[in-house]
Amino acid sequence: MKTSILRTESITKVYHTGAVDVHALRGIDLSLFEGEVVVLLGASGSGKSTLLNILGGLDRPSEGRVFFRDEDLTRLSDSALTEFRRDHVGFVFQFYNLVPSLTARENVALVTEIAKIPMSPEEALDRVGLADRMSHFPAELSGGEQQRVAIARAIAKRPDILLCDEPTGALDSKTGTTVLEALIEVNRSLGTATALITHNAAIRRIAHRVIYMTDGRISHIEENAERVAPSEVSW
Ligand SMILES: Nc1ncnc2c1ncn2[C@@H]1O[C@H](COP(=O)(O)OP(=O)(O)OP(=O)(O)O)[C@@H](O)[C@H]1O
Repeated sequence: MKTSILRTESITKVYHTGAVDVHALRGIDLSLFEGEVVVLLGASGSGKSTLLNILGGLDRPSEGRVFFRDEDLTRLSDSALTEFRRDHVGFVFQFYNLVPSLTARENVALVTEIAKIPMSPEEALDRVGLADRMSHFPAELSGGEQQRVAIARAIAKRPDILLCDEPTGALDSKTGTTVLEALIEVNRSLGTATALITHNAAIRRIAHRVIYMTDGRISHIEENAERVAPSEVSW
């Protein structure tokens, strides 16, 4: 029996901006299971980022509940939600958000200094294949390498959950593959449950499950009987 690490119950999200309300999520029931990789696919505006942000405690639903194991995140104070995020969630975004004046090692150390049970920056960078780039500044790294530094930073605190919003969105296919390989290797070796948003349908084949979103709802969920390695995916 699979164990949920995150679970949503009937969550909705309405943004009140200007004259119209935007119904970004219209009732989402979803589990993310321990150790799995899910890919979220859907048209622009279907609610993928909104869902990911709520799962990671960056935002709150308008209605419904979100559970991390048995803990109801929607009942937490803002500071407790921040603590949840800090202790349990790693984020990777399309743009790497590295500090340009710090080396790869120092960018990762920013996180390891405040984490409870971090791995060393060296170990985190080694896990994403950057053992020989630790002293490089972001400007001295390729896009794919910079994204892998961002992944090292996200995993260095040993999060239970890794949430990735279009991590390969700014990268060509070959470079994107190295980033996906790093994510899959982290999932395999550390068991980090991973959710990944992409616009590239081909990437869905690396996942255990694929969540299809349409207009704020999950339209269907697919299980991959056979997963493929990132090197077999191109776009
Ligand atoms: N902060 C916000 N304020 C108002 N509306 C928002 C906000 N964030 C998102 N929306 C709206 O909510 C809907 C869902 O947005 P969301 O970013 O979750 O979609 P998405 O599937 O991730 O899209 P994309 O693939 O383009 O990133 C969209 O209509 C969007 O315009």
